[in-house]
Amino acid sequence: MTTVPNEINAAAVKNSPTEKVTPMMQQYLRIKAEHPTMLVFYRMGDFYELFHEDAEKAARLLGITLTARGSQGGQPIKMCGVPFHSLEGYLAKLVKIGESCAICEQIGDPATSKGPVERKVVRVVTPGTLTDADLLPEKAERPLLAMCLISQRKVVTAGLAWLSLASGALKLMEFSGDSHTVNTRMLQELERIAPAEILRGDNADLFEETTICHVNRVPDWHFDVVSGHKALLDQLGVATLTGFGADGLGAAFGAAGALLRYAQSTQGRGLQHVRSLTTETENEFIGLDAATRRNLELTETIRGQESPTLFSLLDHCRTAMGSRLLRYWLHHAQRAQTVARARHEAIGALAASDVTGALSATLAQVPDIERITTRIALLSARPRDLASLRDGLQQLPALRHGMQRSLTGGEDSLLAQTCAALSTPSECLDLLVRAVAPEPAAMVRDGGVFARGFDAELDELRALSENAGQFLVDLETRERARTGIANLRVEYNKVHGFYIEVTHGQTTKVPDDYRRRQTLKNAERYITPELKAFEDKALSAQDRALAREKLLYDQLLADLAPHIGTLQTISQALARLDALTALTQHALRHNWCAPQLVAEPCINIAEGRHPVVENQIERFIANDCRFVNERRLLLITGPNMGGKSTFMRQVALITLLAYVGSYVPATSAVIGPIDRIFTRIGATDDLAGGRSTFMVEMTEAAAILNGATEHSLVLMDEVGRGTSTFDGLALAWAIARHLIDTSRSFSLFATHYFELTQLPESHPTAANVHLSAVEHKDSIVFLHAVQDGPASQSYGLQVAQLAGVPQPVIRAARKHLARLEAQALDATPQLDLFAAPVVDADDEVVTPAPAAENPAVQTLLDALDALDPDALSPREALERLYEIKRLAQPALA
Ligand SMILES: Nc1ncnc2c1ncn2[C@@H]1O[C@H](COP(=O)(O)OP(=O)(O)OP(=O)(O)O)[C@@H](O)[C@H]1O
Repeated sequence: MTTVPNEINAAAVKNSPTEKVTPMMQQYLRIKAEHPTMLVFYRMGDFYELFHEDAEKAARLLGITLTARGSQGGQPIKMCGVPFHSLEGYLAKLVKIGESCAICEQIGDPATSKGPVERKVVRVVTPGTLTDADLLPEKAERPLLAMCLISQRKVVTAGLAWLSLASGALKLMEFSGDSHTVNTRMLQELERIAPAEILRGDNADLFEETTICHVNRVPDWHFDVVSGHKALLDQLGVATLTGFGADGLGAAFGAAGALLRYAQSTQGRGLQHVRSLTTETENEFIGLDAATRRNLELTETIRGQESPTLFSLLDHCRTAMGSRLLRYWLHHAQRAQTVARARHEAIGALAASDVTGALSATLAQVPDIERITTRIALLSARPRDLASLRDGLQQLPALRHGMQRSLTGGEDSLLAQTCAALSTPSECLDLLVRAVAPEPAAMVRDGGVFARGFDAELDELRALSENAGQFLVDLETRERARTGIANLRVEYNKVHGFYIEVTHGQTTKVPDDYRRRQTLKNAERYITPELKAFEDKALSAQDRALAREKLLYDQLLADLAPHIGTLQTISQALARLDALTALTQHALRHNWCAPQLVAEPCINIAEGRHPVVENQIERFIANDCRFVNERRLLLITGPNMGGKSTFMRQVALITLLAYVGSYVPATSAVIGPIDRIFTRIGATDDLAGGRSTFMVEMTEAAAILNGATEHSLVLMDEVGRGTSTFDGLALAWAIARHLIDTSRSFSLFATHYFELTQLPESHPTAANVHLSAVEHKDSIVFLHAVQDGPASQSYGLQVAQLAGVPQPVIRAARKHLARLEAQALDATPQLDLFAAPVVDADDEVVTPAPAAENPAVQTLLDALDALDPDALSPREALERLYEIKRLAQPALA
């Protein structure tokens, strides 16, 4: 429902093509022209209205009614609106789907305005520049990213700059190569950084559009490298960027320039909380490509849900800051072992001192200091932000005290550094305690934000409005005593204000300083200088108190500004402590162990478990995994549902967790240097991207073969199954060989092509392992245990039966399988890889004669063909087995 604002009605002049655009519409169109790509919310009375195409779009996206009022150029003006008090909800919805909005307020006074009230865009809300608590996800960052591509003689340099406005963290990175390499890398980085909004120049051809998020085009000149460098120096208030490791960058400065310009323009002010810069280098983190992040379900399941994932499992954090840091750690495992080792030590110390319960109870009292600090810097902090900041800072001594017992690792330990950073900022806290009321109002405009005793003038103004009654009673008593008029009264009315009323009979006693105000039939009314002064104060006291609070609030935010740096340090330390406490609690609860990171190449996991699956099922079977220099590829065979994927993923997750700095689900884990983790797991179509299942599979395989090194961990699940058997087998074989001979990566290679299990014979760094299963009655029991050697059967039909494939289909499949196997035996007897090769005394493989030439084999086959296993009782089956064995004797002889 929308009201019809009068101004719009005025706009609805005549419906002719010659009509004039009303002044109000002119104002609207001018503002809209300044924000062409945004939905302009135009304030009219109690509503925000949208017009023309904005109205159509908003009505569609928000499901609100589209109306039309008046006309312009002969066309009705389309319009829709939302009530002012529900704006935030609508904004949240729009920003979530990637829309940007400009909020245009009335800033002039309607009473004194000639023509339309003056209006101005006071706030711009875009997906990547959110700082409002209502619009931001609590546990994730929503960064804004700018990309700048510079091409020189076929070499493309990509510069990225990204900023989480809500935390103030600004980062740069740069990489170059041919356009294909840069494109691939760019997608990888975007997947890691997960921006909410991307800024890019007009020169679009160099980079394929991404569907990851909303992309904004800004003019190319915003990306000027020299101005970008200068913008960074100005923003950080430094003369050189050397201290930030940003020397020698180019394109990244261009990106930073565009980024800062855009971010500032959305806030309408400088970004005083952006004070530091991190330059990320190419090889800083363990490389995880987009497919791997998805496959390992770090923070999102393959189906795009939030749980169960590694993050949802480990996130026992009590503050949103801790949760965000933990999420960041999972996506940014550092290659440097020292970083992870320091976290392992911290977890060890926290676990040993049994302090996590107390720490997490205290952390639960701490608000999102990081985001509150940002809002202080952007002058958008609300009174309750400051009250909770005050209460949160008061928890710091308890946290430091709680950590004392775990500070056993010397002054340089991570915990000691964290503890030091949690020192109470006394000046800042003192200001907050003195200034902010214990439970302030939600908005400054409501008053009641400041504590008593903070400002004498405010206290007096408040006292005036609150204590007016008492003052008047006191005055009346005093005046009665002074004048001796017993029935003198001090009163108030709306027309005449305050007065002293004296009946006519007593007027002779009135002192000189009484001024007559009004004469009534029975009485005179007077005013005194004292009462006049009180009246002036009291009547405006409330308004003035509110104005005073507003002024004091602005001043308070300004006085807090110098503490922004300290508050940022504190929030980082709180986040770290919270994330470490969460990891410790999980490790203790689930019996995880401290991994050992070593310099020699190896992955040696004893009794490893899958961190998420172990939590979901009753009895998880732990498995070992051993990679050393001489054992680099494990061929994994076994039935479907046997646990191959689970095993492979658990090895990757344990490795990653170790480098994240967490304990791991195993009894011991020794892990050498790792540069990247690759996965090629599962087959998914990318129909939207125009790629078939097989194409996706091969693209991922290509990325692995091109990128994997001897320090990489590679997971390959059933590669080649997306095409014909022989093509698939040939590809799988060649890929495995490449991994063994060329990449020399630590590889887990699960396959249903049993032909591959011969690879270890010719390639000693490969080994066979299998997941075992046993048949029990008509069914199959998975043991989920990884054992040496290849699997002996694939159990495909049994699994199909378990899955509920109808019996007739299973029977038909069984018969067909028998025929296929017989044919294979006829053509190339060696192809039956389940049949162990017949070995003679000299260890030479002897090929049995083809069935057609061997009547004994033929008899055996006929007997097998006549069998219908489903029709047999267990006893009959056993008898037939003996018979078959007897029939086989001549063939084997
Ligand atoms: N070590 C284990 N202990 C207990 N249960 C397990 C174990 N590993 C796997 N499982 C169970 O078996 C199920 C199937 O495992 P998984 O998907 O890894 O099999 P798979 O061999 O990869 O099958 P497919 O070849 O069909 O992809 C899992 O969902 C899990 O419940």
